[in-house]
Amino acid sequence: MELIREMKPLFAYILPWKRSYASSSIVVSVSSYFENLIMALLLGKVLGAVTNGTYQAAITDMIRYASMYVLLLIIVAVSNAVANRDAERATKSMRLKAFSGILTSKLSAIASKHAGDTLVRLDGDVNAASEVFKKTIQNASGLLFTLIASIVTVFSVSWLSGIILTLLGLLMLWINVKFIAPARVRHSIARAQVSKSVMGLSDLLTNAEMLRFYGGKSVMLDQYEHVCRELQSKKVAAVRLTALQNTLGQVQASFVVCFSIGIGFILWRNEVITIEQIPILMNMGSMLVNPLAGIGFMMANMQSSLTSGVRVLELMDLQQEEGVTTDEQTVPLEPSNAIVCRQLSFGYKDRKVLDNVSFALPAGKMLAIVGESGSGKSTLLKLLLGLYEYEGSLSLLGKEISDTPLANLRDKTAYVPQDCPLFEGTIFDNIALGRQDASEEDVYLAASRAGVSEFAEHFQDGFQTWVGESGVKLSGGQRQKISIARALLKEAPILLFDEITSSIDAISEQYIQDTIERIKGHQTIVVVAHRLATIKEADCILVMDKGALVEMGTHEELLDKDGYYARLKRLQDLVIEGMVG
Ligand SMILES: Nc1ncnc2c1ncn2[C@@H]1O[C@H](COP(=O)(O)OP(=O)(O)OP(=O)(O)O)[C@@H](O)[C@H]1O
Repeated sequence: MELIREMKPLFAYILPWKRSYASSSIVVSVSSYFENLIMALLLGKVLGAVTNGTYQAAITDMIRYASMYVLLLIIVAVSNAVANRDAERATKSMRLKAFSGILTSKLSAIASKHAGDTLVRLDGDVNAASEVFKKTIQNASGLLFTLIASIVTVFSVSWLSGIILTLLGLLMLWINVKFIAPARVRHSIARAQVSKSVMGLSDLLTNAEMLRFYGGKSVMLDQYEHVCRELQSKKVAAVRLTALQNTLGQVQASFVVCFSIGIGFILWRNEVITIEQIPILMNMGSMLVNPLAGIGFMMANMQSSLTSGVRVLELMDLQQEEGVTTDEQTVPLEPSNAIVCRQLSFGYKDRKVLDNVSFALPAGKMLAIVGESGSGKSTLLKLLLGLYEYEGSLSLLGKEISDTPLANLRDKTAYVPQDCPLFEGTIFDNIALGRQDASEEDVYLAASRAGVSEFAEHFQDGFQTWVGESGVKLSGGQRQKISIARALLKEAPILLFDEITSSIDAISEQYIQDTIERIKGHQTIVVVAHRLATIKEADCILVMDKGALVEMGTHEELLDKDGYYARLKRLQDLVIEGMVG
């Protein structure tokens, strides 16, 4: 019962093709009964012919049975193809559901998962779980049919042999059921260890360059070796149990054949059955005992699929973002007040990162946020993007962010994060991602405004240059410019830039400053910056320190104040002078 309850969510994926899948699965599963029956009848005819000397009749029967057997094989082959096609369709739906679950999950939920573990669940676990459609359901329906048909056949031959063989089957079922719980535990441990090994591998690949540089190769190798050793031992433990069970299954099957022949022989000697019925008793005896034994065997084998199924379902159950679907009621956003923040506080788990921050920014103005590392600048941008829940009030274009559907918020904002993520594809594709309905001209214009054209045009393939995985084939500054172009292309009323010029040379930086200057007045801009020289023209500068807003004003006002900002500015000037000097 527990097993059926656990499998229920997985069954949902085969439901759209239930008719063709169920009918073809039943044909496949019952075929083994008929294959055995035809063989048993054939053998019985041969034995009868040998005993009675009726060779001519036996040959005719053999041809008839052989033809039936070939026809059965063709039907099974076609049904198998249909059942497997439906099983693959269900697997694809399951994979897509898990993938879209990740895409729409809360970022905090996905951030708590390691990419390696997610990959294993999406690939290996989906494949292992799909065995439920490929084998388990067919096996289960086959076992049930074979069991009923065999009971009827064996009892019709001799009720005494029926009772003996049924009792033997029940004994074997009891033995095989013992394997279920340990199989579950071992498969679950082994799958978790597979995740750990891929997590190690993904860390190794992501940090390959840095590890070589710092000589951390051997440390990582040791760690990875340890993970692989653990994986090996956990897998061996799971496989050892399966091997033991398989061997036991083979011994049981052979024993049942010998046992049935023995009973058949005794019954024939006592003239309870004819000699032609001995093969029927032998084959059908196996078909009666083995399904009973096989129920326990199948349930133990299913544990691997179920363990993976649970891991896939966990992925699908990640906490989802709300308000991201287009059919949700959208809240009209007013462009009058771009951002208003009142007594805003926020913390990741228990650690407070923003404390009682208040400010307001009219539409079309530029706001800069400065402060030491870890003072909460990027976090403030993330709250403006609706990524986390907060205390106090934070409104964007006149609407409280926590009450605004995410789809609406995302429509109105363009964001360039610090790490400027790019996707495997061309430079053009990476910019075009900013707006689905953008024309080629729009893309080239955004590229030119962000300074992408100046380097892309020097590449052999121009804008069709492949950027590599995460943009590895580009410099940090080039990646930043492409990310800026993508944000500009979106033409959102509010632009959120997090340290967008940190890797850009002075000339390009000035170029982007000029672009921002031109945008000002049309779009509201929020920039997080470390280099104060880049934000002199901001309409308002927020100075953050340990999550608190310590100063606010224009560049000149803050210098006149001679406080935190002015000290920061003098310090930066000294550093620059020192470098120049
Ligand atoms: N996802 C997260 N989970 C937990 N803590 C976080 C998370 N992101 C940031 N923090 C913590 O919140 C604090 C503020 O981080 P934030 O990234 O906002 O700082 P910042 O001012 O932008 O720093 P920097 O200038 O270095 O980018 C830091 O102490 C950081 O460790």
